[in-house]
Amino acid sequence: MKLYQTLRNVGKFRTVFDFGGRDVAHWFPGHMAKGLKQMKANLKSVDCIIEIHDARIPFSGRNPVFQENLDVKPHLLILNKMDLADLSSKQRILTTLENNGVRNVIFTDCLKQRDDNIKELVPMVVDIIKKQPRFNRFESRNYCLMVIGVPNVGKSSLINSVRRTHLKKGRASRVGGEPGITKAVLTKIQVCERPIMHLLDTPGVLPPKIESVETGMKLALCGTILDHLVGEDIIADYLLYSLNRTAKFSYVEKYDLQEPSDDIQNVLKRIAVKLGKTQRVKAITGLGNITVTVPNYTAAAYDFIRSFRKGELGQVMLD
Ligand SMILES: Nc1nc2c(ncn2[C@@H]2O[C@H](COP(=O)(O)OP(=O)(O)OP(=O)(O)O)[C@@H](O)[C@H]2O)c(=O)[nH]1
Repeated sequence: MKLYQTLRNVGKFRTVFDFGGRDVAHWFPGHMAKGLKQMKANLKSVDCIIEIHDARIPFSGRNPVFQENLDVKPHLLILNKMDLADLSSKQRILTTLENNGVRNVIFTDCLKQRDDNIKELVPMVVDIIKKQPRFNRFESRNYCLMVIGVPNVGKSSLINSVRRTHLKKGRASRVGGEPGITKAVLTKIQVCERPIMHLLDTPGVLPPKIESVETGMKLALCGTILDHLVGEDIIADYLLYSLNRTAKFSYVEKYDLQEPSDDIQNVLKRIAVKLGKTQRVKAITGLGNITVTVPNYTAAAYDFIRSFRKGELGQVMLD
C-alpha cells in the first residue's frame, strides 16, 4: 500500500472495537488446571523456567498463574514467531518487560532452519542459572528446564529447534497447528550434550481468567484458543480492525479490494468472490423459487484468519 493511500485513510477506521457484550469465560477449557498442578509438582527438579509467548502479543495473555506459581525459579522469556511480528518497537517492548521484572528475553523463529538466537539459548540459560543458587541441586551438573506457555505458541517447535541446533538431532516433540496438541504431560527430552540439558515439555496452559475480552481476542487471533469457541466471524472482524488500526493494508492487494475498508461483511464478500468461495442457494420469493449465488462468509473468514497466521498479511504488533 502506497504512503499516500495510507494517509488518505487516516481517521477513517474504528478506534475501538465493539465486543458486543461477549464473555470470555466459556472460551477456556477446564483441563488446564490439571496441567498446571503437574507442572508445580515437578518444579523441584527444575533449574530454569523457559516461558514461551507469541512475539505479536508480548504483554497480553501471558499467564499470570505462571508468575504466581512458578516465579521462584530463574526465568527466561522467549518471544517466538518473531517472523510474524512487527518488531520496529522492539526497544519499547524490552523496556516495558524489564519494568515488569522480566529481564531475560530473546526473540526466536523456530521455523527457520538456522536461527542464531536459538544458538544463544543454552549459554544464556547456563548464565541465568549460575547467577542464582541452585538450592538442593547445587551438586548436579545436569540442567533441567521447564518449557511453559499458553497453547500453540511453539513450545514443541522450540524444543525441536534447540535439539537441531545443540544436539544435531531431529524432531522429538510433536508439532501441531491447532492449540492443545501437546497432550502427554511433562515429557522429558534431552536438548544438549555439553552441558547435559533436558527440557520438560508441558501442555499449553491458558489463564483461568482472562483480564479482558480484548486480551482473549488477541489470544484467539494468534491461534491459542480453538477458533470455533470464539467464532471465526468475530475473529476475522477483530483482525480487520487490527490491520487497519496499525495501517497494515496488504490485504487490499491480496484480495483485490479497491481500497482499505473497515466493513468486515464487505471485505469477506470480496475474499469469497476472489477465492471462488460462493454457494448457490434456493430463495423463496413472491415470484416463486429462484437460485441465487451468495458468498460463503465463513470460508472467507477462515481464509482471512489463516492468511494472517501464516504471515501473508504482513508482520503485525497487536500490543
Ligand atoms: N511462523 C512461525 N510459526 C511457528 C513458529 N514456531 C512454531 N510455529 C507454528 O506454530 C504452531 C504451533 O507450534 P507447536 O510447537 O505445536 O506449539 P505448542 O506450544 O507446542 O502447542 P500446544 O501443544 O498446543 O501447546 C505450528 O503450526 C508451528 O509450525 C515460528 O517461530 N514462526
